[in-house]
Amino acid sequence: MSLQFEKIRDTNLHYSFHSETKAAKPVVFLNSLGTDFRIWQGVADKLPDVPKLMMDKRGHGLSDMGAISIEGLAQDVAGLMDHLGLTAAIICGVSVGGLIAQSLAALRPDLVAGLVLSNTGAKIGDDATWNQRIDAVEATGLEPMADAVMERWFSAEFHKTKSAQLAGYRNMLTRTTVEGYAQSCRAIRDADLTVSTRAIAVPTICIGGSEDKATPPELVRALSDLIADSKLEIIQGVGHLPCLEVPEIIADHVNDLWRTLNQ
Ligand SMILES: O=C(O)CC1=CCC(=O)O1
Repeated sequence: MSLQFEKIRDTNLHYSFHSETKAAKPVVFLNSLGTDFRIWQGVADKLPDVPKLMMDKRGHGLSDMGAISIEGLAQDVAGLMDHLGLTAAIICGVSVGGLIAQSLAALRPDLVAGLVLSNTGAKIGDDATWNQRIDAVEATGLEPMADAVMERWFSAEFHKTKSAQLAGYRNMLTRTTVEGYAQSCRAIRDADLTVSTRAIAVPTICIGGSEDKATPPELVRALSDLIADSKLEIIQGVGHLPCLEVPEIIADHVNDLWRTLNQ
């Protein structure tokens, strides 16, 4: 994996693009709140033939900070895809990454051939909960809330059996900057994509986790109900980040859609 950087919309973005061929449609991976694009590595490793773009959204990973809104984050994706000459991709986003994917589909339909919407909704959470989280992170940082976040991210089984991984992903969360995290929470709080998402007409799969306490299965089902002909899969025994708990299942779904759209 090579580290690549590009200034898009006045903000330096960290990304990785790898492609053996110009002929196939690429897959673009968009990460969640408090994570960077390494959360997709286990999925990407299982897709050797697929051209893959992974990127740290602004305020996360090695990307710069800058004003954050869901539409702005979608414009960043569009800017980077334009820079790389990519069109008609499969956009695979988890959680806020799924909101960005839906926003990109509305903003630049030419860039979106299909969607994998993992553990997300057309609207995530409510104002009161996000305001509480923003106040808490700005007052005392991420460390005091990290264990509660891990409860939402991972299943009971993962907590019981994967203590080293749990500690590593906890580090990923707590090393996120307070500004990047808080601004992203504001962007999620302020986004309601219900109207534009109802118009999505590309092949879409919505994926949830039976133990996801951040975007529970009912929210993912409601998202799937909004999108005509979308598929729904609720994976049993996983939490909010199936790309980390069961990367092989996510890779299979991405691969199925990729093969269908490359026929
Ligand atoms: O931290 C959480 O609650 C999980 C989450 C919500 C939106 C997102 O991207 O991650």
